[in-house]
Amino acid sequence: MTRTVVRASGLTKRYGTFTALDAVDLAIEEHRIYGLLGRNGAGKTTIMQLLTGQIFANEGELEVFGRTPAEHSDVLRRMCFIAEAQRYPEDFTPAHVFKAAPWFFENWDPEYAERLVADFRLPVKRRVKKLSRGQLSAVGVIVGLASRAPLTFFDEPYLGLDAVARHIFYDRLLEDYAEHPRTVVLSTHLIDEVANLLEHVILIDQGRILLDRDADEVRGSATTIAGARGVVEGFVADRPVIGRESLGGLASVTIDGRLDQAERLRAAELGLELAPVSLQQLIVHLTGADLAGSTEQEAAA
Ligand SMILES: Nc1ncnc2c1ncn2[C@@H]1O[C@H](COP(=O)(O)OP(=O)(O)OP(=O)(O)O)[C@@H](O)[C@H]1O
Repeated sequence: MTRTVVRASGLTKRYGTFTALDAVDLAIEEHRIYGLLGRNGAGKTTIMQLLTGQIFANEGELEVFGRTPAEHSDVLRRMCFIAEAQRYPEDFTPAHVFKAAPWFFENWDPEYAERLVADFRLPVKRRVKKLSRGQLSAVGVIVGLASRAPLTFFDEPYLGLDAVARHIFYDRLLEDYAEHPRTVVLSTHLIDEVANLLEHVILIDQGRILLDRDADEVRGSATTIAGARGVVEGFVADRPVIGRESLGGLASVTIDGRLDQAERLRAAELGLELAPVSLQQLIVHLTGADLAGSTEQEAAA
């Protein structure tokens, strides 16, 4: 039976008069990899800070491993939060960080951490303040992986990591997750890169959840139909349109949902082109309504 490790209802966080998180309901199940996605300022970091007991909600209920996180140190010990710009004491070296890690994380695996150090070519004796941005991110990523915390949060952990290092991170995460199942919540803007890693997608926009769905269901859940404007518009009439772009007599319209075989055949007969929508495209469509609108206006101008 799957256990729910996080349960939130009506979770609201305000900063003065600004509502950063607006009555969010959330259930996170164990042993899955979640993508927490959304545009800048959507509220991703705020959710992670609430769940890890770093800040308090103004309203709503929150349980992590069945308890209120901030009031129970045993709950906090089962979580690892890797922030975008992780801070360490200035005269610490990565070696110091890894030596201290078992105090905070009971599942810490020092041999695994050493292997990761080699993978990321991290100079462990160099002071943290002398490390490059990517090397500093690597320290966080290594802590996040080798801590094997039952609930691990990575908040845009790739800052400064080059493409090779990011792929090492994705590979190691998948490998180690298969051997040591745990719950991972990953916030990222590099959606295409992580699309195949995610098992569940939570999309947040302006403090509200827009989408909370199994990643397999999300993948290919939208279709883009392109061709002569009038024909496309006729074909999509009465369908849920989530994005629309047009240029001269041509249009490309994205609808929520798949087409069955008969509909595909009919589209082909009409000379329309169909394309599945990637997770990244779907998210741009769902959270970038202004973007789609401006494309149309520009084209019309
Ligand atoms: N301490 C604070 N005081 C006032 N406003 C804040 C504070 N912390 C966050 N906010 C605001 O709350 C909103 C949500 O911020 P949050 O950091 O959760 O966004 P995010 O989705 O993580 O964004 P990004 O992708 O840019 O990191 C933003 O508009 C931000 O400006």
